[in-house]
Amino acid sequence: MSRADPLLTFQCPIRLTEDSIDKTIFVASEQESEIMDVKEQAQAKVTRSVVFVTGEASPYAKSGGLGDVCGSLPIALALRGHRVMVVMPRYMNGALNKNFANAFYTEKHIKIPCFGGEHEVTFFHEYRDSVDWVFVDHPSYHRPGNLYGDNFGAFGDNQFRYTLLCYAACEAPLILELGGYIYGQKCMFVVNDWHASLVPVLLAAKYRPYGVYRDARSVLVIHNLAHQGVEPASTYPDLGLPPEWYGALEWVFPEWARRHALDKGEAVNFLKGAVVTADRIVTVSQGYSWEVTTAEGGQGLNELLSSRKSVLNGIVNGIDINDWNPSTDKFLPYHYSVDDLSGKAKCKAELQKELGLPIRPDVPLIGFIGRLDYQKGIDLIKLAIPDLMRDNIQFVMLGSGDPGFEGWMRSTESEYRDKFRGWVGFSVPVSHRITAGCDILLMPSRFEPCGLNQLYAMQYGTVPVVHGTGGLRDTVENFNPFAEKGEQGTGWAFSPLTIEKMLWALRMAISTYREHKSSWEGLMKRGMSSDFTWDHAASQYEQIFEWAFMDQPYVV
Ligand SMILES: Nc1ncnc2c1ncn2[C@@H]1O[C@H](COP(=O)(O)OP(=O)(O)O[C@H]2O[C@H](CO)[C@@H](O)[C@H](O)[C@H]2O)[C@@H](O)[C@H]1O
Ligand SMILES: OC[C@H]1O[C@H](O[C@H]2[C@H](O)[C@@H](O)[C@@H](O[C@H]3[C@H](O)[C@@H](O)[C@@H](O)O[C@@H]3CO)O[C@@H]2CO)[C@H](O)[C@@H](O)[C@@H]1O
Repeated sequence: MSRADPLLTFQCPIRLTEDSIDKTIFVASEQESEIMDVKEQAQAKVTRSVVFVTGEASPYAKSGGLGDVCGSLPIALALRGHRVMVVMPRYMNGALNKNFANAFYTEKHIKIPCFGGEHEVTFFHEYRDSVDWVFVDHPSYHRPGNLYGDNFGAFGDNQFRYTLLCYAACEAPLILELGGYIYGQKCMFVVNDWHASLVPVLLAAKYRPYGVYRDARSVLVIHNLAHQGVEPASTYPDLGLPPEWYGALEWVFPEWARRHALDKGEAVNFLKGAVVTADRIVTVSQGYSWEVTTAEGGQGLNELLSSRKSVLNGIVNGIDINDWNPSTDKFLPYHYSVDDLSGKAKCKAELQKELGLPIRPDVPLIGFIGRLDYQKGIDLIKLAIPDLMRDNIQFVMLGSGDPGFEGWMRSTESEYRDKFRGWVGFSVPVSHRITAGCDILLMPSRFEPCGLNQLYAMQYGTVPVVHGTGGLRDTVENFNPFAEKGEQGTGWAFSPLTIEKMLWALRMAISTYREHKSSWEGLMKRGMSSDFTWDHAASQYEQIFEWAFMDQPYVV
C-alpha cells in the first residue's frame, strides 16, 4: 500500500475533549476524594501516543488473560498521562453485541489489499476511562462461536481476520480524528501476541520505505508463545507483503513435525515476523523472558529470541483492582478485606451452597479456574483426583476448552457428588465467587508466562499452590515457617511438575490450613497485602518505550 497523501505529522500528546474538560470541572467542584485520586496518580515523565493492537480486550471480548491485560494496562498508561488507543476487532456474535453498544461508527473506512482482493473495513470508536477504544469492523468478525473458533476448532480464516486487524491498526493513527486530532506517525505500537504481529512487519515493509512511520516504534508483548499464527508458506502472497519480505515470516518445521515424507515443513509464522522486526520485546514476567530463550520454553523461537536478548525484558502483569477487589467486588455475596476477613467465610459457605456441596466451614475448599488446555496441566489434576478424593476436602473446577477434559469434569462430578464440582463453561461472575470462596487455588501449569489467577487469589486471601514456572515462580513466594524475621511466603510453588510433588504441596497447604490457623492467616494476609497494581507495571512499560525511542527503528 503506497501512500500518496502528504504526511500528517502533527500530534497532540494529551487531548482536551469536551468530555475530559467536563470531568475536570465535575471533579473539582463535587468530588474531593476524586481530586485526591487524580493528584496522587503518578504521572509519566514523557507522555506518548500509544497504540495497542490486540485480538481481545476486556470487557469487550475476552477468552483469557490476554483480554484482562489489554483491558487494563491501556487505562493505567492513560492515567499516567499518555494518549492511548486500543485497536481490536468488533466481534459481533449475538452474545458479545451488547459489549460494543457504546461504540459509534466513525465514518472512516479503508480498503485493504490482501487475500486476492480489496477488503473494506470500517472503524468504530468509544472513549472510555481515558482510552480511545477503536473497533475494526468486518463481516469475518461477525460469527457465532468464540473469538477464535467454534465447536469445530479454530476458524480456518484466522490468518485473514488478523491480517485485516494489523493493516487497519497501521492506518488508524493516521486517519482517525479522535477527540479532534489524529494520533499521527510518532506513535508507540504495542503489539500483543500473534494476532497483532504483522504490524511491525508492515511498518518496515510497507510504510517506512515511503517515508511514513519512520518516527514510530513497536514493542512486541508475548503473552503466550504457544500460539504463533503459523500457516502454510503458500499463503504468503495473500498477505499483500512484498516478495522480498518472505524471509521475515519464513518458518520451517523440524522434520519430526512434518506430516509426510514429501512435506518440506515450509510455513509462515506471524509471531516470528514480529520477533525479527519489533524494536523491543516484552514477556509478561521476568522468569518467562528467560524461559523463552531456552529449548524447553522457546517453542522453536528460542534461538531467535536469544539473538534479541539485548532488547528482551520481562514485566509482570498487574491486576485491575477495580474489578478484583474483595471489599467491593460486585459478584460477591459478602465483602471482606485484610482488616476484616469475616466475609470470606461467608463467601465460602455461599459458594458451597451455590455449587450444591455440603456447607462445611472446616473442610478445605480447593479451586481451579482456567482454559482447559495442555498448558494448564489439567491432565495432572485428572490423574491426582482419585488419590485426592480420599482426603477430607472439596474441589471445584471452572473451565472450558478441550472437550475431553470437559467430559472428564462432568463424569468426575457425578462420581464424587459430595466432594467435586466441575463447572464447564466461561463465567466471569462464577470465577470471582470461586476465587473468593475457596481456601486454596491450584495452578499446576506446564508453563505460565505470567498467570493472573494466582494474583487474583492472593488479593482475595486464597492461598495459591502452583507449579514453580514462569510468572508463577516470580509471584508466589514459598511458605517458610522458619524465616529469620518470622513466617514468610504467600503460598507453595512446587517443582518439578509431577503428581507426587503436586500432591505433596497440596497436602502441606491442607495440613497448614487445618493445624496451624495463625500461620494460615499470615499466608492469607501477606497475599492480600502484596502490591500487584497496574501502575507499577505501567511505569516499567514506560521505560521500555523510552529505550525504544532512544534507538533507531530496528528495521528501517
Ligand atoms: N472458564 C472461565 N470462566 C471465567 N473466567 C475464566 C475462565 N477461564 C479462564 N478465565 C479467566 O481468564 C483469565 C486467565 O488468565 P491467565 O493469565 O491465568 O491465563 P491465560 O493462559 O488465558 O493468559 C495468557 O496471557 C496472560 C496475560 O499476559 C498471562 O498471564 C498467562 O500466563 C498467559 O498464558 C483469568 O481472568 C481467568 O479468571
Ligand atoms: O487469552 C487467552 C489466550 O488467547 C490467545 O490464544 C488464542 C490463540 O491466539 C488463537 O489462535 C486460538 O488458538 C487456537 C490455535 O490457533 C489452533 O492452532 C489450535 O491449537 O486451537 C487453539 C484454540 O482454539 O485460541 C487461543 C485461545 O484459546 C492468546 O494468544 C493467548 O496468549 C492467551 O493465553
